[in-house]
Amino acid sequence: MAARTLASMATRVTLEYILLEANPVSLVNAPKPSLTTLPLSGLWIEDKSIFSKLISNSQNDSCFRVNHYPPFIAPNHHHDDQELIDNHWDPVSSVHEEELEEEPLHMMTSTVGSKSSRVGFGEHTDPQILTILRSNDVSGLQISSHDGFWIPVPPDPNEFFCLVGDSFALTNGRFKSVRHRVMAMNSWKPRMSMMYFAAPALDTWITAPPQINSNITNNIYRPFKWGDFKQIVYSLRLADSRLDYFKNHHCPIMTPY
Ligand SMILES: O=C(O)CCC(=O)C(=O)O
Ligand SMILES: [Fe+2]
Repeated sequence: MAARTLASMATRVTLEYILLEANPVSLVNAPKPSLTTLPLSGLWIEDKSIFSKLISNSQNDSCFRVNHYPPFIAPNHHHDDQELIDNHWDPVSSVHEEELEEEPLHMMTSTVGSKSSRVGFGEHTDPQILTILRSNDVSGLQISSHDGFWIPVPPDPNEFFCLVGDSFALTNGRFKSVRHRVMAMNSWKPRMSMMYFAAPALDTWITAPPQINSNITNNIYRPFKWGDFKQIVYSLRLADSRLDYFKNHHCPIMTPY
């Protein structure tokens, strides 16, 4: 079984990067997501457990969610086509944003034939530090590349996907949260997904540790408390870039991993 990190450039990581410890995801017999095991070597931090400690804190604000997307059949789609879709999934094909009609974002009821029926979950970044996602074999998840393309993530019920969240900003922008969405693709089966959102305690300060950045003026973001950030997230639209509110404008943006 493998896990993938969907960072800004969809790096693939294997389970060697993920520690096997008990955690909420063990509900599905999954390994514990550990921030110590993501490719953090480039951060020049000796004690990489500083990240894991944030989410293993007993007051952590992590949560677990199950999503259900009803089956979606486009008009003019024939049953015979399904075999083609199931067996000829093209993981490298990508969709340019403009090719799809954008709709106000959020969960939408599937109404066959309407444009909005294609959006299962509107584009967004997850606000937490890290998301571990597992789905059934029904496609739909897409991640956004830097140049505005939507890259389909082939579904695989035997894999876990690790999505970098906004609060990984505590690496001073080295890990950048990934924009993603779920589109309803032709399928007679519902898509089911489950996510473990790893978040620290509400009063935890999200800021780059001195080991990453000895000079506080080089911080891309002003320090913020996770609880305050969460409130802002819920006051904005799903697709909004909340981290922009915390940017130190004088600071040059570093190249993310
Ligand atoms: O259902 C999925 O595959 C992804 C859902 C998602 O992005 C979320 O719940 O934040
Ligand atoms: Fe998400």
